[in-house]
Amino acid sequence: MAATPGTCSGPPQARARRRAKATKRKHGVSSDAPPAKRRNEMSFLSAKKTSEKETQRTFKVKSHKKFSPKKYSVNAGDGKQEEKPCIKTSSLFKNNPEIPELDRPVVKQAREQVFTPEAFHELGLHPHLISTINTVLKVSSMTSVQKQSIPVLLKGRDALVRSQTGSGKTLAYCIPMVQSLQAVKSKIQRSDGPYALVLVPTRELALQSFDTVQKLLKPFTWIVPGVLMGGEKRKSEKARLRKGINILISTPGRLVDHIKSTKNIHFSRIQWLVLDEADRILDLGFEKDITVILNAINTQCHKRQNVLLSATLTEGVTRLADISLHNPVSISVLDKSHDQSTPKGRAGQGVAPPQTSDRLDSFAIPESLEQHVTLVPSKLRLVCLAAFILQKCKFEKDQKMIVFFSSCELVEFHYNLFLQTLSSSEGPPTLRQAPSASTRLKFLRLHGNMEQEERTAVFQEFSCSRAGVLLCTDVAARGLDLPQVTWIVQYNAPSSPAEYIHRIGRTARIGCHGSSLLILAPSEAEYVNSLASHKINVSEMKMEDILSILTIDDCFKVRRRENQKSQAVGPQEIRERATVLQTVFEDYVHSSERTVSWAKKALQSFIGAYAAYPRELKHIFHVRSLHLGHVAKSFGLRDAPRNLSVSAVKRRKGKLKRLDLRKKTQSQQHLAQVLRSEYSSGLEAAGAKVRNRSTQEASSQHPASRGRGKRQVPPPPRTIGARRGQRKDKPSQMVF
Ligand SMILES: Nc1ncnc2c1ncn2[C@@H]1O[C@H](COP(=O)(O)OP(=O)(O)OP(=O)(O)O)[C@@H](O)[C@H]1O
Repeated sequence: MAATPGTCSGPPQARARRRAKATKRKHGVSSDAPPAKRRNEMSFLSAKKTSEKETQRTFKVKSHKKFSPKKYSVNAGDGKQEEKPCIKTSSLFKNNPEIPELDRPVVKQAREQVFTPEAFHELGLHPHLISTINTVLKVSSMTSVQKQSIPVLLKGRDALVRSQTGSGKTLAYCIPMVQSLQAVKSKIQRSDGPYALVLVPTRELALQSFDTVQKLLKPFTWIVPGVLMGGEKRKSEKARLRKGINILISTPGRLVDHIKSTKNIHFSRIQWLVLDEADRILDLGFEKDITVILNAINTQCHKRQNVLLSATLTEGVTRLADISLHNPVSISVLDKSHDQSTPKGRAGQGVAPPQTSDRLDSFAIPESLEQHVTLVPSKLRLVCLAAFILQKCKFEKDQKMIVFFSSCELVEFHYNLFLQTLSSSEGPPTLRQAPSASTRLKFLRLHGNMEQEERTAVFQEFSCSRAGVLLCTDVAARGLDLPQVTWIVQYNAPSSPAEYIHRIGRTARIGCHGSSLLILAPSEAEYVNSLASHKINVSEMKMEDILSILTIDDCFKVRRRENQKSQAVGPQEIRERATVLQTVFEDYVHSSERTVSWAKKALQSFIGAYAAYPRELKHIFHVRSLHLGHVAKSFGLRDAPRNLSVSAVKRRKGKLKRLDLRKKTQSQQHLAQVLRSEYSSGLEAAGAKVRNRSTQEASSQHPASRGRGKRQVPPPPRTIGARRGQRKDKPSQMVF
């Protein structure tokens, strides 16, 4: 057992210290020292030194008793159990970088009016279509984008449509499409094949669009909709194509696959081509697939209507518009009176944000969406996220939250961790006995390496739930209409402002209220300016306010000896309770070699994703600014993994030099390739997919070994510096 300060004296104390040191060496516990410039304590928590020591001492003793078993039983690999001494949680609140004053420029966000007073029956639609819109979809008045788009499309024009997330773009193209197809003179036959083709970037979106089309077609039973999206057996899709699909909804990859391999697919009657979430289609590197599809359609049919829709209008979208639209009408709902990029005032000091020179790059955000940002040192990220989830989804009623991560591995790791520790009936004893345990936290996860069946089930379950937390990658960022989502949390910052807009756009849809929280490290504070330059306004939420929720629930209270009174109040109490929560996470992660390995893989995936931020954001998100020891804590690891060491760097050095030469040209392609793994046609490497497992199984399998995720790249080309032997005052950082 490690020496406990204050309980030993004289030679026994020295012996205990030596033993503690030896244990530290044995388990590779390294210095917790930060870079010299980061040594300041966080200001809000700077309690008096003496009382701090006192509490740490007491806490160590008690926490050891209550939360940290003396020995862990660890699977030694050959089936035998081996007992290993526990290493206690090191201080979460020491040596953190100072949290900077957020220099937050106040910008005037672009606004759009969601609803109009106009009703659908004013459009001259088929009466059955109007009654379906009113009774089945239960909508009566048009949104702004619908009011502007439907008449244009009914006239047969091509259109480039841009309006904010959750403003009803799907109906904006589906209604005129159904209106025109039901009116086709010689009634459409199923065997005619496709009259309309709708391309969407993800499978969930394909299902969602299919659902809307299917509802609108209720009175027009002779028109058959169908969806191709991968994840299903190619054979059964071929059979459905052979029978005939008149409105075909597909992901690009899957459609290209059928164009190449299915004889029964033809486009001679195509009258509509819709590219929904066009910018995402491009981001994912589907441009080549779109070209293949356009070529296939162009050779068989010459006159058709083309529609391109997106919530964000990027250069890529206009490029795609150039190749796919013919003399289009450009529809943008942006409220002109709000479209001014001049910053009005500033909440902090500092330089003015760069002006938006390109209107393509500014985005409209729903007025009912409140955006927040919080600056959290790496060590505290995990407890901060957990505290926020508890605050919103456990202590408040009917809250539905989506948490975005940058890779599949990160989603799997956090999903399993939270399921085992925060979900009350399965959590460790400390949390299981929580007085508030009656409110059970429901966790779900969604990412591109899950089997399609499970993805669909999760999507539907979360759609129908009144409350719960969905942990996901950007596979859920675009287009998904998940009702009543109240909070969006971005645990890993998105790689572009467009991505930011789409992620937060999963809440505050169609006039509803919603909020978002972006979690940044202190070194990433400048990202707020980057958002401001795109007219995105975020207000700060203080980390201590998030952590203070832990004082509500006594399951996080430090148990003391009966004769010891609790001195902790205010910030000190928050520190203690946050440490209790961190200890719960660390205990779980260190409870077996397998869980340690999960955490390490997740950490590696995080570093890989961090290294893959685009060049224009590298000055904010650079692997060099990561303190590995601190980041490791946010994965419940008590120490930076040793296998990410100097020797590994040396081994890779030769390889790296060669890679460096090709890196520039390949990096974009590689990123697109990696991103596409989330959105693949579903035909490749089925073996790499996550099996549909029960919760119990899920927690006992390796989450990180199941393929790749968004922005997750293979072990980072640059790796981590050796921790051992480093001087205490030297930062443990990336070595290049
Ligand atoms: N006129 C309307 N009145 C009320 N609700 C509507 C109306 N039109 C659409 N909706 C609903 O609004 C929600 C959002 O619509 P939709 O998914 O089409 O938005 P979107 O603009 O495509 O969003 P994103 O850009 O995120 O894909 C859906 O649940 C839809 O049923």
